[in-house]
Amino acid sequence: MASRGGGGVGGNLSYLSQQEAIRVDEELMGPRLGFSVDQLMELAGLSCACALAEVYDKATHPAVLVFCGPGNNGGDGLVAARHLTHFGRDVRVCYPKRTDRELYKGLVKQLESLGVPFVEVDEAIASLPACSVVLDAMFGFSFKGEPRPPFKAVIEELSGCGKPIVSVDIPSGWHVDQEDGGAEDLLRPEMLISLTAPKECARRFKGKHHFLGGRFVPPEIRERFGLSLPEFPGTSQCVRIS
Ligand SMILES: NC(=O)C1=CN([C@@H]2O[C@H](COP(=O)(O)OP(=O)(O)OC[C@H]3O[C@@H](n4cnc5c(N)ncnc54)[C@H](O)[C@@H]3O)[C@@H](O)[C@H]2O)[C@H](O)CC1
Ligand SMILES: [K+]
Repeated sequence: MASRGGGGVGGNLSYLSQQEAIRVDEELMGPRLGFSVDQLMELAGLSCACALAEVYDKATHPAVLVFCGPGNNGGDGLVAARHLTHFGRDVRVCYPKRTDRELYKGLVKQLESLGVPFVEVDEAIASLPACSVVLDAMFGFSFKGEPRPPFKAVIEELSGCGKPIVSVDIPSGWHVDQEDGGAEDLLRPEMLISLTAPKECARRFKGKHHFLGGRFVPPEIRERFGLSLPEFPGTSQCVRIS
């Protein structure tokens, strides 16, 4: 059962531990509910693109630099990069540890066909002054330990870059379950988009904008995990938590 307290929704917001987040994922893609990872990733990435676009408008924030990690958090970033391109943003992607799976190869191909540049880490870091907002899709709820290269250097560079950072699901490098952060909280995103439900570490998020995305959770999952979450308005893919 997810823990509650603090945050929005009358102070009764639910937070998932790392193990609970993994179980929710398994249930969604299990035989009872029948989702595929492609479907969930598409909706998760779309919700991130929508949330970013809602907070950072095109006129003031035209250029988006997306950092993608090796797992599904990185996949969400690739999907978000595609939707942001369709929303008219000037997108660049840094994806240094590519996943050798058809789903990911397809997502890369889709971006290449739209003319989205893929850049190496050094080039991405050098281009930070010219970008308006950074999308952090390096690590999500499966992150453990300390960030390994090349992501360690990326997180260090981003922590002092002065650009608004939008984190997908978890601020990369933060430990998912720790309520009280330590020295590992290098990244200080201005915006966090929690997917499905916030994770425990989101309790210590102090940025300006906390959104919920991933509008695919059926009532069965909400009930089983005791999730108290804000309702998505109308047809929106995201909702502000705080
Ligand atoms: N149900 C949902 O809400 C959905 C969320 N999605 C997104 O998926 C991620 C979780 O994805 P997963 O592949 O399980 O894990 P990560 O992306 O967090 O990364 C795993 C990846 O990273 C490597 N790794 C782990 N620790 C380290 C480290 N210290 N240094 C370097 N590399 C590390 C590990 O080896 C793996 O390769 C969730 O947060 C959402 O963003 C789905 O898209 C849809 C369903
Ligand atoms: K992230």
